[in-house]
Amino acid sequence: MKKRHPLVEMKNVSKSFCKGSKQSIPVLEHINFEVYDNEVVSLLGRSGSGKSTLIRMISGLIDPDFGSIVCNDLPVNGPCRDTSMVFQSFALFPWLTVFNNVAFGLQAAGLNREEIERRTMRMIELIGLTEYANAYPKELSGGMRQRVGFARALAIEPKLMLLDEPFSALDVFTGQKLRQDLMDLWEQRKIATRSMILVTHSVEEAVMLSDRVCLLTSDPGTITDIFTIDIPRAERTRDNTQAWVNRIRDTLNEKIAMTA
Ligand SMILES: Nc1ncnc2c1ncn2[C@@H]1O[C@H](COP(=O)(O)OP(=O)(O)OP(=O)(O)O)[C@@H](O)[C@H]1O
Repeated sequence: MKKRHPLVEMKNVSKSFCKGSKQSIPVLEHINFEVYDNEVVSLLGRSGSGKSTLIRMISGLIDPDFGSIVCNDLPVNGPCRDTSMVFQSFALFPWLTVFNNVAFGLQAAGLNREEIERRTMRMIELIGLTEYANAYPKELSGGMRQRVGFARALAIEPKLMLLDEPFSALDVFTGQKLRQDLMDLWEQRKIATRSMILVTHSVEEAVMLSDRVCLLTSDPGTITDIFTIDIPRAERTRDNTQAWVNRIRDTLNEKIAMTA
């Protein structure tokens, strides 16, 4: 069988941070991790296990101390044009309208005005915000603000989306609707994104959305377990995924107890 080619590949990546004084604390150690085309991979682990650090390194926002990261066949050495990130806190520019928030990355990329307008309006429409294009973030609900966060990230047509707990600040129903809308856009190929990495604390969310779920343990963070969810995404229900949720939760609890 032909070996699959990864969209992202981390090889032997380690990262430490200086805490308080000058002491350097290892946060991630010996991370070997691949994400392939057309897959959603979730990262689960207790607070502080290094999940956000791991995806920030893939985005090029921070550098690893050791090891290599390749994205879409290019080494990641600084902000990577093939990736886009969505944050839990939305991270919108409050002084810009929805249109200008979504257009931001396209303007930074130096596209011409017509192209910026066309791509921005298409994305605003896809994400369901056409009526709010001229509104400011403070005029929007949390769910709508996060839609702007997604539209801004998607507008630059990233091959890989890095999602840092994007639904956790939303109420259950709003989060569910946004998750479903995102997965519909992705599965119907209405967006250019090929793969996604999702950081989450919700085992249920990870199991419902992902092809693979990776567990990270802490101090320092390493990937200890990878679960391949073998139920087709469209057929997943609360009932038929419960066994996976229980298995992953039990493993996570075991690992946390071992390192506590
Ligand atoms: N820029 C930084 N400087 C110093 N320490 C940092 C920095 N960024 C992260 N850390 C530390 O690295 C560790 C891992 O942080 P990270 O945010 O990656 O964990 P996480 O698993 O995403 O946590 P959470 O689930 O709470 O978001 C934490 O101890 C954090 O304090």
